Amino acid sequence: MSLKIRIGTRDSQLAIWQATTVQSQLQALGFQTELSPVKSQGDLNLDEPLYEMGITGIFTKTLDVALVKGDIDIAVHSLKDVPTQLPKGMVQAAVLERASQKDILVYKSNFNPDEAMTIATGSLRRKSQWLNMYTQHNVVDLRGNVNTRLSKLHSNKDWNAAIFAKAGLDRIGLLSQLRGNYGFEYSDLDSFIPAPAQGAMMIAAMGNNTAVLEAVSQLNHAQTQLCVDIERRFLRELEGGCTAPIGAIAQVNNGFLNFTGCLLSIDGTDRIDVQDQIALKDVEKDEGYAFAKAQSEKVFANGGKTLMQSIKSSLNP
Ligand SMILES: NCc1[nH]cc(CCC(=O)O)c1CC(=O)O
Repeated sequence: MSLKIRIGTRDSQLAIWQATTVQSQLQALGFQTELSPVKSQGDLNLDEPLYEMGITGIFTKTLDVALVKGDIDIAVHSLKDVPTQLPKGMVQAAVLERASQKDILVYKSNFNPDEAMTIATGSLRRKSQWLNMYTQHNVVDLRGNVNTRLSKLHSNKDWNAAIFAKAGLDRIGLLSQLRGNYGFEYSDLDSFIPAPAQGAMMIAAMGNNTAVLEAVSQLNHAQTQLCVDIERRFLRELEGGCTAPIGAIAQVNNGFLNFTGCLLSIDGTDRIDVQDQIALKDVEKDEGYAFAKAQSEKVFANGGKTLMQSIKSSLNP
């Protein structure tokens, strides 16, 4: 009997693009597949409460529940949205080759960084890095899927710019339409440190589903996996389950892995940066865990312990 892999997807344009991309890659390898749209949880009827199953991610919750219940075989996620602790029994079955890891500034024609501007973003990491550079600017909250955020920026007269992941806009074909459809401009934020695993997609599956794991592992991109595992390990060591403005990027070049990480206060006034390099042959032995941990320890030693404590108490007073 041939294997048919049921791929769960949420209904945003980005989620559908990501699931369809994985579907065609699996089909190219000869596997039968089926896309299975998963709606909001509604009537769950679970034996265990969500938190006891370790299901915590806002973006990933719906698909994780479907996976645990066996309604789907795999879930495709933007890895940066996946909590560093996966739910019970679930594994990272594959990481696809990374697209751009960059953040971009999408701005209107009246944008002038030397004046008091209003920048929209829902991300603590983006807010703090922006305020660190432009102390006189005002950062306002902006949420929703990529399409929603673009149209909110378009319609809100008081907002001058917003920050997006380049990969997200590119995947759904909006990057090339920013000028034409909205009259926006954009530029790469090269000095920004991206979210851990930004630009990488991952496939989640249940650890006991061996046939599916074996099939999906063929899509794994080893070098991306090494880099994002290091970034996420750094994140996990630092945040300890709480959200904080943390950036990390690992990149391979000429036999070396270069790492940059940061932790900021929410208002952007305090900032701790770490940077390091290690030979690939030395980092691959333990999948980069010791290296990632060493980076987080440097942050802690440079004032990160105190900073994390004040971030925690300001977010949960
Ligand atoms: N949190 C939302 C989210 N999750 C993944 C992406 C885009 C793809 C990626 O960054 O991997 C985005 C949009 C954004 O941050 O602007």
